[in-house]
Amino acid sequence: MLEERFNRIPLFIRPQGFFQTNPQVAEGLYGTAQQWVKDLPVNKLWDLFCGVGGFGLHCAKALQEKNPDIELTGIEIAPSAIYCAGLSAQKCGLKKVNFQSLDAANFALNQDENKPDLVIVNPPRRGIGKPLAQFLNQMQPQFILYSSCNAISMTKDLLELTHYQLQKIQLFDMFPHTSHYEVLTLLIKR
Ligand SMILES: C[S@@+](CC[C@H](N)C(=O)[O-])C[C@H]1O[C@@H](n2cnc3c(N)ncnc32)[C@H](O)[C@@H]1O
Repeated sequence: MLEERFNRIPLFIRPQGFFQTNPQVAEGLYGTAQQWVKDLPVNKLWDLFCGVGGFGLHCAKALQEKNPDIELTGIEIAPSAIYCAGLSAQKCGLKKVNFQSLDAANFALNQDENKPDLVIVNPPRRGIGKPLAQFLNQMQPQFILYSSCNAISMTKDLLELTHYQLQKIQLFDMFPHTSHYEVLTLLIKR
């Protein structure tokens, strides 16, 4: 297992776990997400498609400064990545953390209590898909942080999120010398 630090947060690489390909740009991406959410009124957050936990850990760590009881739930299909995320959470001193290896849509659609204030989604290229987008639109967390490497599937998902308005957007040149890029957006409930 390899350790790599992003903004002083240790993340772990194991076989079969997704890991951001460009550490320098990924550090900027996670750091920007952290800056965007750190002053928001958030007690509970979900990180869906969390991989080894980069987004959720960065955001929970920043929110913890104002709220020591911050609760983070991270959901990811690959058990190997979830193992790494749990290890990072321990090293970060985050206590109310629950990382689980599950299908993100199945997890979300089966929750009816404990609504989060912030939902982070960083899905594979296919996007989050209609059932999850419609569920989030109905559940209405106050904030959604959506990061994507495919602007086409992201646009389809955003069109389903009719109860949200785009507050911030930033492009990251995650895949230099290719036509691909990462986009980070912050959505706020209307
Ligand atoms: C673009 S990666 C994002 C990973 C993480 N957010 C990060 O910053 O490293 C998408 C992740 O979604 C996971 N994934 C794919 N299908 C999934 C599903 N149905 N439910 C939950 N996670 C899934 C992949 O294993 C991968 O780790």
